[in-house]
Amino acid sequence: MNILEGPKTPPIVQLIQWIADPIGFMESNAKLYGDIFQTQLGSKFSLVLIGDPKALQEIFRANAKQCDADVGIANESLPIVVGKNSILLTNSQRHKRKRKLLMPPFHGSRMVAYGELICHITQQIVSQWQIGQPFSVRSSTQVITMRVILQAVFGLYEGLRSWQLQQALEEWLNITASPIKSSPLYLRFLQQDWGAWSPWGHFLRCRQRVDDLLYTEIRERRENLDPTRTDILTLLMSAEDENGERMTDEELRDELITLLLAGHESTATSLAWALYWIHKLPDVKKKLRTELSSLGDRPNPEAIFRLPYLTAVCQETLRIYPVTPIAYSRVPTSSMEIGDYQFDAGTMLTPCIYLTHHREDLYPNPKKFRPERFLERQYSPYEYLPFGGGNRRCIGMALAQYEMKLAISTILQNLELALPDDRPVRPVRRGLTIAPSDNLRLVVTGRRTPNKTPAAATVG
Ligand code: HEM
Repeated sequence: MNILEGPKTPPIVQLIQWIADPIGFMESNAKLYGDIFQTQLGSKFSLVLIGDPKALQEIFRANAKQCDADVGIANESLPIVVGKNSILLTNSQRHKRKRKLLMPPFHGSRMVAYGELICHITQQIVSQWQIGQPFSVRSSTQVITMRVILQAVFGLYEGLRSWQLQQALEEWLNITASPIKSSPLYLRFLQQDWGAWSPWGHFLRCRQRVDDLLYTEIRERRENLDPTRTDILTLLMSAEDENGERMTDEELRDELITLLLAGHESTATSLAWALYWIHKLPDVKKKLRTELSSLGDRPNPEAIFRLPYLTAVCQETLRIYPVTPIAYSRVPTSSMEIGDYQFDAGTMLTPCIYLTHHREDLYPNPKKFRPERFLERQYSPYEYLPFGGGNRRCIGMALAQYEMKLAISTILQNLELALPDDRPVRPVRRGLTIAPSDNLRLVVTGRRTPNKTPAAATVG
């Protein structure tokens, strides 16, 4: 058996490096210690980072009895935001029940219902971008993904409730995205409600506002349940587990917030990265345009979704900077042998998506954005895993892929965009994700024939 190695620097130094420069931390340690190594992030978190596909296969194939999941560092703050019923915080049988209830509305075959909605929302938003005025790409993609979640997931279309909820959610999410404003989430002694102006008081009032709006919506929908609606909330309201039990209002609230948090920022960030690469590399944009024009006028969302080069561009976007560099930690319940290593029960085995996606043996010249690599060969789910794997694989995968492809195609069909300058855009940490640095801007240089996207349609 091999002895597990890892950095010997003090835990606090490792934690600071992990927070300040996650990519540098992962890469420098992988160079020294290989594709499986031990880290000590502060006094509490001892993660084994794994970038070896064979080991990942064993971990993802282990069942929930052998290996349970753990959200690690986020464990302390998550329940305060998503609520104790969230799928993110459940394990074993409860987690299995949750997935059974939550998965069907996110199945790939259901995405057809949301295709035209996504194109329509994107078209509405890009029509507001002004020619000649550079705009922040990530803030703009966030507006798109927030509206998609509110409409496709919450079933809230234009109207007062939708507008109020959007405002309340944005204010609340701004707290969780800011390291200073969100400090009470991590430092318990700061959890003091000294009124609306104190950080904790502000957080609690924002949460209350979101909850009031959500519970009112859930109550009204239950009173007038409309089985013809196709939004995810309606489907979840009528879903039953194997004992014929439905979700309570509190469970529904917690899952809606979970879906919003898990789906909104991650998809916005991926879309922002994709737009960056497409406008950074003229050859990529040219190939995409040629492929899109092969579909003719008013292409159907399903046909757009199946385009091979567009698919490869999205895959390469999520390979080079996977939005979450690591998946959930998997924690063996008894000692477990993986390859040449023996791990004790309780070890936090953490799939390292970033290091796996940057293996030279799988992805030659890994720092180069080259979508063609996905057209030239197929990767196994242990070699390419932007959405994680096994029994915890991302529930929103199909929706996120659909959204990325349809938003990109709508933008390319409606606008001419360019990067306003050559300043380097760096990958930086934003909460649990790796996002493009704030200087990523685009500018509209012209409009194209606007009527080439699919006709507007509403779901519901
Ligand atoms: C490009 C966008 C996205 C990326 C890269 C992404 C990535 C991930 C990853 C890496 C995990 C952990 C999987 C594991 O540990 O094996 C995850 C879990 C999850 N994601 Fe996503 N995600 C995205 C979009 C979404 C969307 C749109 C939704 C829903 C609206 C969503 C809902 C979830 C949920 C509920 C889980 C927890 C699953 C469980 O605990 O069983 N995600 N996602």
